[in-house]
Amino acid sequence: MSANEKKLAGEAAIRFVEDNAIVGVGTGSTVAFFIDALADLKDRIQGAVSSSEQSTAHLKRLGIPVLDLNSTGALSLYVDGADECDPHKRLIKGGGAALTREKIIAAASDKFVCIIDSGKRVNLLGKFPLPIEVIPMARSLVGREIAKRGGSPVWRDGVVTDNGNWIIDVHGWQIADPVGLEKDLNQIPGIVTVGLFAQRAADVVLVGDKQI
Ligand SMILES: O=C(CO)[C@H](O)[C@H](O)COP(=O)(O)O
Repeated sequence: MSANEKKLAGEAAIRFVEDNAIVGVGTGSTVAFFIDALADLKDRIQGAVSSSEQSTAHLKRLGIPVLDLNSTGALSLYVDGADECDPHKRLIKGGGAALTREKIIAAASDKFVCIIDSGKRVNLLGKFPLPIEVIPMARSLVGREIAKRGGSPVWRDGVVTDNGNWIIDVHGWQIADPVGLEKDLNQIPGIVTVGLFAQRAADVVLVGDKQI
């Protein structure tokens, strides 16, 4: 059921792709369905900006040109999955450790279309542990700062991001004020990216093929 909804969502997002576009592409199993569907349109688009080595490999394998965000300018569309989505289209992302490049591309895009299955919908963010990308030497400092704020930090041991950094997953937060928490955590030295997409939430959410 969930895999089918992911496929439906990935394919439904194709309707937002305009001719000649450069499409921002996220990371994950739902996005993989989008990339497969995007390949059918590859002659109608200029290419994609990718949020991870994983998506880059997939895009290239299907013959979709991968472009550098520094040379494309702003993008009209970004399509990505999420780990949780609240009724205000605010998200937790980073389950696939690609949150930093995902947040950069989301910020560079006019429209963020988020593709999820129904299991990702929540009223309050935080049941899914919040991923935070950190500079390796700051892991303990960041962990202590998180503990002061009532969270339980767990190092995702063995995972190195595409940027050479580490991931801390924060358990035990019920995130009533996602914008405030995102701003607060962004002030802690050593944090590269917080997996809360609240200041820049999604514009459109597709749950399977249904837009909410
Ligand atoms: O944020 C992400 C990667 O960093 C993904 O979008 C998120 O983990 C959802 O993945 P999936 O579509 O495989 O459920």
